[in-house]
Amino acid sequence: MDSDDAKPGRHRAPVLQLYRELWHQAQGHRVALLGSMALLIGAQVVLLAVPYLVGRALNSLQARGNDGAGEAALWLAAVLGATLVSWLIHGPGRILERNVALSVRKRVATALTQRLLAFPLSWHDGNHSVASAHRVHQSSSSLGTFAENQFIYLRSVVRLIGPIGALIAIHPMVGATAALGLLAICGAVVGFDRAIVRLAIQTNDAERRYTAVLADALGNATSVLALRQARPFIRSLRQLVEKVFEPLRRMIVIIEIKWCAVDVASRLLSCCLVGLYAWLVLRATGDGQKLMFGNVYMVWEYALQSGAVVSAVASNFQTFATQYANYQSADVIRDHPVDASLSDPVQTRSWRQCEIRNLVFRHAAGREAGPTLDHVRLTLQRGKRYALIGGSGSGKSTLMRALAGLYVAERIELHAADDADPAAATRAPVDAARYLRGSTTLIPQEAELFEASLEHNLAMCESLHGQPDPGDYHRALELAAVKEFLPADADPLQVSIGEQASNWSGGQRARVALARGILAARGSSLVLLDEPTANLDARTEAAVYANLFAEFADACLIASVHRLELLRHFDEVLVMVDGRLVAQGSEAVLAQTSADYANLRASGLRQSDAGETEAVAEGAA
Ligand SMILES: Nc1ncnc2c1ncn2[C@@H]1O[C@H](COP(=O)(O)OP(=O)(O)OP(=O)(O)O)[C@@H](O)[C@H]1O
Repeated sequence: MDSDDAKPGRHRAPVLQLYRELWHQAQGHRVALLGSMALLIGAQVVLLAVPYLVGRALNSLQARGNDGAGEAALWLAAVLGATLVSWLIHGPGRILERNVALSVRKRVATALTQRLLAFPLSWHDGNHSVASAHRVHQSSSSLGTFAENQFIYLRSVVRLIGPIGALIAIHPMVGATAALGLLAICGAVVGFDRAIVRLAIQTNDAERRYTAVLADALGNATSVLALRQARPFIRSLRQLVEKVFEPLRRMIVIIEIKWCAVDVASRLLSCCLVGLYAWLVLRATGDGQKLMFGNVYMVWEYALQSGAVVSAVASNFQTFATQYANYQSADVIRDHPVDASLSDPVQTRSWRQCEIRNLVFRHAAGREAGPTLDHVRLTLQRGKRYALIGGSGSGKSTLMRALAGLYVAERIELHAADDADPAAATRAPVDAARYLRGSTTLIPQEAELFEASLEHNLAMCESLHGQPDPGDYHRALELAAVKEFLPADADPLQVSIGEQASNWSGGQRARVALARGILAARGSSLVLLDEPTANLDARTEAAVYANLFAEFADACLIASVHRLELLRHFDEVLVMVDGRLVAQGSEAVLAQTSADYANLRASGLRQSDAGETEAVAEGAA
């Protein structure tokens, strides 16, 4: 984790900020960065001699006529030599520069991704994933592009300073006038660019919203087509495109005005410099013969170069403006604090009994009515199986996430004793979340699979002890009843999974996700199952639970359950109503004593028909 990402002075001039970031992110490649800059500057300095060399050739011809032809030829040969030398320096400089740019881009993208994946789940709840991905891409590619375009910017700097130096050498008054003129034009450019940065930031924000909605439309193609959502989506996308165009249109006008102003001013400056030089020489000598054509050419050429530089500077500043706006787009990620203790690698914990009291959690965009988890209290024991039941929205998933340490509770008292900490201490919310992360695995409700082979999907997880052993893949597939639908005649691990596993049924997807979850849950004291079997038929669901009970016999297992017949296979039932845990006990006891349980039995749980009940009994056997 790169803690230096939180830095002061973020709102300095774009160019300074970009150089500061480049230096910061080029750590480990700074010698190469400086080396490339030195080579690129060197190449441009050599080229500065060209107008001088051509001017000397012209002066030789003017002063000595035919006799000066040999000398003039030598000066012109030097022009070719200077061009060749410049390329010999420029080439290696560019190669070095582009390699540094690649490293910078990789470093920025990696640091931002690390930060994103270290944020608690509640941050992700409030930020669209595609918008965040857009920020990472935009920020890393803008600094990468800035790094690999140094040759353009350095050329501008050399061509800005060099011609002024040359003009001062030719005539101090001409040089001073050029410097003042260029300074005034650059000042105007900076003024225009302030407005451009503001509009570029607005464009970026609007573009991100557009990309997020487009990703929603394409990522949910089934609903979009089935529910005839295409036209509403197109309507809202059109409105969002308009939001992108609004600032863009204003930016286009400002840019055109800027180019017009810069071009007219720089041409005026070039003409004035030539006129000034001629006037100064004629005034001093009063002799038209003393006005050497070569020197006039040098003034004209260096003045032209200055004019071109002003245009280049204007263009560079505009690029800096948008690059800076793009780089800044990830400030939302950089500025959000990462709780270092949460992002450190977790220390594996192994407890036998864990007691949780006064667990309070509230979603950021939470309900007005009160906390999502309201003073939850529960005692968990290794080797026991708990069924978590409750109506829709009662807080089961939220409780699971808090128990997995993915949500940091507003308040919690956690008592657990383990070998490393036998004195069962009470822990503050962040410490409790860390502790829970070190002992718990949550197998989530959504079967989030990746577009890759089955093997890749199984490998993309870690248990508390590290990467799963590929030798365990087949067993996990068997436990989750995946083997049943895999092709028997080919290597099942090489079966491909499409985007969002859309080439598989909901139940198949859930079973593959469960197999991966089994691999990740190895060695956990607490295994949380958030309805991973909801899409399975009664028989398969019961069989899968029987497998899980056997596999995690020594762990504490909590499963969110919707099928009534399954409850008797659990040691205890936890009943949630409106964010509160209102009852805990065996199914038999709760059936006698708990009105909330009776209500849920009547309305909130799935009552299987006779065939299904039989299937559950068979599956569990
Ligand atoms: N990211 C979120 N931001 C704001 N509120 C949320 C968020 N996630 C859930 N909630 C709210 O928290 C409450 C509990 O939701 P939760 O998903 O934990 O319920 P659940 O019991 O698992 O429901 P279900 O059985 O329907 O999956 C609900 O009122 C829900 O609207």
